[in-house]
Amino acid sequence: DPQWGVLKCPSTWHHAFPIALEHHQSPINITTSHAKHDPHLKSLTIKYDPSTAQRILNNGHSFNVEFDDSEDKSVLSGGALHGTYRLKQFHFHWGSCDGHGSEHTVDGNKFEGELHLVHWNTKYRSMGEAAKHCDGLAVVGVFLKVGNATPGLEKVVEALKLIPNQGQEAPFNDFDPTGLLPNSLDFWTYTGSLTTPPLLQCVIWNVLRQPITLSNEQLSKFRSLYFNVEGETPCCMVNNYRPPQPLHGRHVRASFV
Ligand SMILES: NS(=O)(=O)c1ccc(C(=O)NCC(F)(F)F)cc1
Ligand SMILES: [Zn+2]
Repeated sequence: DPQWGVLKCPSTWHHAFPIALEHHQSPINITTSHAKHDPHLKSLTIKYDPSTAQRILNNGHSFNVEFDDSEDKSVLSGGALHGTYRLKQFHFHWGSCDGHGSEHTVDGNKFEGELHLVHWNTKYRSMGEAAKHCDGLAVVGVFLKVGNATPGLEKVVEALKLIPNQGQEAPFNDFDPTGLLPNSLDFWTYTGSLTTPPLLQCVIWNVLRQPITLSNEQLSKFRSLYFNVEGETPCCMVNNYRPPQPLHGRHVRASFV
C-alpha cells in the first residue's frame, strides 16, 4: 500500500523515535500460560461521568473522543495502580477486514480491533507531564470482536460521519464510556509504552480478558474514515495498529485465576 508517510510504517519509526527499539515497548503478545495470577492485584475501579465528554476528533491516525480532565470526575484506580488516574480520551485501532486489527494479541491471536481508554496520573500536573514518567499513564485496553453490535457504541459510530477526514472534529457530549466495557473487568497488566509515536515508556497497561463485540456495520463505519485531509487522495483509515513488540523479560500479571 502507498507509503503514507513514515507514520504509516511502524517498522521505520525507530529512525525518528529510537525509543522504538528499547525494552518497554507496547503492544505485546500476551502468552496466557506465562501470565501469573497476582493475588495482591486489586480490582479495577472505573467511575466515568458522562458530562465530561467534550468532542470527537479525526487526528489522522485514529479518532479520539476527548474528555474534560480538569477535575477528578472520570477516574480509574485499583488494579496495579497507585493513586488516581483521570480519563483524557479514548480511541480505537482496527483492521481492513476481520481477523486482524488489534495491537495486543493473546497467544498469538489477533482481534478485529482494540479500544484504548487513556488516563493520566493525577500526581502529575497534566497528561503531557505525566507522559514523561513510567507511572504517568494508565491505558485500559478492550479487545473488539465481530459479532453482535455494542449498543453503547452507536452514538460514537453515528458521529463518525461528521469527521471523515484528518483534522475534522465535532462536539461530543453526554457520553458514558462504561457502555464500552465488557461484563468482566478481569485483566492482564504489564509496564509498557504508547503504541504510537512518541512511543514514550510511560504506560501501565490493563488489558481486559473479555472482548466486546461490534457488528459488521459498526466496524465498516470505522473503516469508512480517512487518514488524509479533505481534498487529498483518499486513503481509508484501516490497519492503524502497531504489531506486538519484544517482551524483553517483562512479566505480565493476571488479576484472575
Ligand atoms: N495507543 S496508546 O498507546 O493508547 C496512546 C495513548 C495516548 C497517546 C498520546 O496521548 N500521545 C500524545 C502524548 F501523550 F503527548 F505523547 C498516544 C498513544
Ligand atoms: Zn491506542
